[in-house]
Amino acid sequence: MRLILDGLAGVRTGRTLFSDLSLVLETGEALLVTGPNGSGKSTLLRIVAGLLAPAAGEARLENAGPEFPSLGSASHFLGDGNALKSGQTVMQSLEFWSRFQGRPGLSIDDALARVQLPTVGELPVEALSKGMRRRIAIARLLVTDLPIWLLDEPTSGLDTAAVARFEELIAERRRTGGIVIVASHHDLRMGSMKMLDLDQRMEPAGSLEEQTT
Ligand SMILES: Nc1ncnc2c1ncn2[C@@H]1O[C@H](COP(=O)(O)OP(=O)(O)OP(=O)(O)O)[C@@H](O)[C@H]1O
Repeated sequence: MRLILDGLAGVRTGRTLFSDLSLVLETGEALLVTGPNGSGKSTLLRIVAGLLAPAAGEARLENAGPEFPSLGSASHFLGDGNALKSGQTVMQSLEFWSRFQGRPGLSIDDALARVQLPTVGELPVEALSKGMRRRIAIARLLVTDLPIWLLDEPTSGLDTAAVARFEELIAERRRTGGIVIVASHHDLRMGSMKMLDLDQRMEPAGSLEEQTT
């Protein structure tokens, strides 16, 4: 499987945030996107997820097999909201996402155990703390088996132990045939990863480098 960004440009309200962005991520690879507030990290992730149209170029998936006819069909997007509906219990919310996205992954009980919240299933989502809601959003990644994770500030609100567990989940997704793109201001230990600094993208080319943490 290969995720390709090919000459991608992102424009918001007439302002070009990045342009001529090309890179390839193979199965198992990860990309960390950095840059100051407003540099276009979320915009890039939304374009890759198919939620926003690029101003130029395209994001596409190759060699993913017939089960994933498009990049969007293979992608799980974790945005800055948690996509948890008020008035629903944690269980109802995870059941909805598991059904809606198809391709069931872990059971809800197992997913809640992986984010160390095994007993909150019957609680309404608004009864959870900010960090707990983020952990439920991470559980949402687990109840559906999609190979590409697009994560916007995924560790926002997480305590140190939860960040470490999430880093392990990312590593697992990569080991089991996934590709992960993370936009973050924070250092995440993801082992070998590609780096993209959108601040430097305002200069011509050459800002993509590889690093190991
Ligand atoms: N829904 C929107 N409509 C119009 N402009 C938007 C919208 N969302 C973001 N923008 C603009 O696009 C630019 C890039 O925003 P984006 O959210 O992609 O940046 P970011 O790098 O993710 O920022 P942050 O670090 O603050 O999350 C900003 O100038 C922002 O004002």
